[in-house]
Amino acid sequence: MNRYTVAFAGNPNTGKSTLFNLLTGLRQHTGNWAGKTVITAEGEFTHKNNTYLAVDLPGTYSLYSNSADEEAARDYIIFEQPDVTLVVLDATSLERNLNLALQVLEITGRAVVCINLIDEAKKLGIDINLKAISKRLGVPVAAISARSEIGIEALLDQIERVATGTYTAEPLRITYSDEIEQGIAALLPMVEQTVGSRYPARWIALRLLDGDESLLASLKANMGQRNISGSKGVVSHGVTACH
Ligand SMILES: Nc1nc2c(ncn2[C@@H]2O[C@H](COP(=O)(O)OP(=O)(O)OP(=O)(O)O)[C@@H](O)[C@H]2O)c(=O)[nH]1
Ligand SMILES: [Mg+2]
Repeated sequence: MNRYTVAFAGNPNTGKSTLFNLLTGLRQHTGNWAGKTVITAEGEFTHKNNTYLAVDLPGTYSLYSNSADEEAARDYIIFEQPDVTLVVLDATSLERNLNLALQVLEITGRAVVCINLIDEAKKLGIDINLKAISKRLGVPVAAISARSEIGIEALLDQIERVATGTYTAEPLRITYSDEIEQGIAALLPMVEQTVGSRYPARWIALRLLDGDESLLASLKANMGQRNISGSKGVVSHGVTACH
C-alpha cells in the first residue's frame, strides 16, 4: 500500500470542500459563499490499495499573487509538489474555471481535472464532452457531483492512474505571443540554472516576466537566499530587466 498526496485546487465555491469531506469523512466548512477555506485542511482516504492524504486548498481564480489565498495555493503546488493536483471545476462555468486548470498544467502535469456540479449542468442542459476536454488538456478528466455522490469511483480511478504513474500526461502547453516567448527563452537558461530541475522553470520565467515579486520571495524563502540570488543574482536581474 502506497501513500500519495492529493491537493484540491479550484475556483471558490466549486465544491472542493464538499468533495474533501465526502472522501475524508471530515467536516471542513462548506457553504455557498466565496472564500471559506482560508487555511489548508488535511485528511485521509483510501482507494483500492492506496492511501491518499487530501489537502483542501483555498479557492482561487488564479495562481498569480493577488491574495494570500493565491499565494498559499501556488506555494503548496510548487514547493510541496503533491503527487496529484486535483483541479475542481464548476461544470456550469467551465470557460472561466478552465483558466485555473491551464495555470496548474503550466506548473505540473501530475493533475486530474474534476468537473463538479454536473447535476446543475444537467439541469441547465449543458452537455460536456469529457473525452475531448481530456484529449485537449492532456490529463484525465472526470465529471462528478460531490453533493449527490455521482462519479466518485471513476474520479478516484483517475487520481490513482496519475498518482501511480500509469497515466502519461501530456499537459497542454500554452504558446504566448512572440514577445513573451522570446522573454521566456531569454530567462529560461538562467532560471533553470538557478532553481534546478525540481521546479517548473518555464512557469517561473513567465511569472518573473510579469514582475511577480511574491513568487520571487517564496522561491527565496523555500530554496534558501543563497541559492536563488546566487553568484550572478540571476533571478533578481531577470525581474528588474523585464519590468
Ligand atoms: N448542486 C450541487 N451543489 C454542490 C455540489 N458540490 C458542492 N455543492 C455546493 O456548492 C457550495 C460550495 O461548496 P464548497 O464545498 O464549500 O466549495 P469550495 O470549493 O470548498 O469553496 P471555497 O472553500 O470557498 O473555495 C455548497 O453550497 C455545496 O453544497 C454538487 O455537486 N452539486
Ligand atoms: Mg472550501
